[in-house]
Amino acid sequence: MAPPSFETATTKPTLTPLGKHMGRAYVTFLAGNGDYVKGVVGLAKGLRKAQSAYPLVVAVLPDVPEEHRRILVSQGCIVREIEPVYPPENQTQFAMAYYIINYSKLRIWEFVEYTKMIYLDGDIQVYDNIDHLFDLPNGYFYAVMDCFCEKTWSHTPQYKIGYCQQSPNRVCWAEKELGPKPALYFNAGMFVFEPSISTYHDLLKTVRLTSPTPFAEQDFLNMYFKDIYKPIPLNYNLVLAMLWRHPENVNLKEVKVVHYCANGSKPWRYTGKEENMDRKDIKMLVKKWFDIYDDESLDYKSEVENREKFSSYKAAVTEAGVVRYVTAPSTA
Ligand SMILES: O=c1ccn([C@@H]2O[C@H](COP(=O)(O)OP(=O)(O)O)[C@@H](O)[C@H]2O)c(=O)[nH]1
Ligand SMILES: OC[C@H]1O[C@H](O[C@@H]2[C@@H](O)[C@H](O)[C@@H](O)[C@H](O)[C@@H]2O)[C@H](O)[C@@H](O)[C@H]1O
Ligand SMILES: [Mn+2]
Repeated sequence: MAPPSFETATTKPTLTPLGKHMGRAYVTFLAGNGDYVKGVVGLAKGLRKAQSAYPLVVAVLPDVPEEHRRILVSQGCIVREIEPVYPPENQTQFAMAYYIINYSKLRIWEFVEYTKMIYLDGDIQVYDNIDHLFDLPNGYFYAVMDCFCEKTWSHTPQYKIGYCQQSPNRVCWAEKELGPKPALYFNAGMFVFEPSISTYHDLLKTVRLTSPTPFAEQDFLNMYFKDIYKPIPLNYNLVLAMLWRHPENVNLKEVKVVHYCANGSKPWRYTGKEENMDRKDIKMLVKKWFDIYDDESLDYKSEVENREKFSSYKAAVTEAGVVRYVTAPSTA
């Protein structure tokens, strides 16, 4: 009998054996009763379209309403309530006033039923499978380098002289006048990490002793993990400003993950009015986001529903140990 043809079906979920997460999961963070829940639904559907083998955990603050939690569960998400984390009292002017809630992201280090997690902001979309990042060597903190050129960075010396780590030779860092070059700095909208109770307690202890700074928990995480931080290619977290700040570093055809963090770029709020939002590539990326968000075939179907629907498919375990549905060869 001819071997089964491994035509993986387009919208069928890939199941890890027995549906277990094998200690791995994606995790995002949701706060408030506003429209970021749309971002998380889009992310859940995007991961499904990319045929990720691992679940999406959503760490929700207590102020996320029951209706939003129900929507997330209906999209196959694992919803986990977390308590807020607040930085010490301070006079700091955050780059965005709401950044104060982002310290609560630190609770995800407590999710030790998982050995490895990939954190993704709710305003991120995954367009290609990135499950291979879970196989990166343990003991490091992996994330994509940020860009210092947006005015959200106007408080920093690098912005003032026009220095950016993304193009370090465009304007050089004058060590003599300015002291040592800033350490490589990552965008905290996406990172690969290992939950750990000891790290979790040390993070919370350290945050209580650290004066807040404009980029809130992103600055804090950069300081805390600076000795084990390993940059990964920008294709894993395209900060949109890179399109107009460092176009020479971007090849959209190779970008796997898009981070809609530029002002005015959140797809579910997009008006096209803010600076750079009328660009062709931005309009294409917003449409790309909606193509997934609006695609009902990507809605979560319970495993029972799927098995019934695809009962004609033989399930086969690939060498990677991931179950894929295959079309049974015709017996004719
Ligand atoms: O009202 C809010 C604001 C932020 N977030 C979460 O916090 C993350 C970080 O905020 P944001 O992405 O807006 O920051 P940016 O990357 O745009 O600077 C978001 O992606 C969401 O996951 C949320 O759930 N509700
Ligand atoms: O709370 C601090 C935030 O910091 C980061 O925001 C971005 C955003 O502010 C852009 O507008 C900047 O240009 C970019 O550099 C900056 O990193 C993370 O994406 C977000 O998840 C969160 O951690
Ligand atoms: Mn973001």
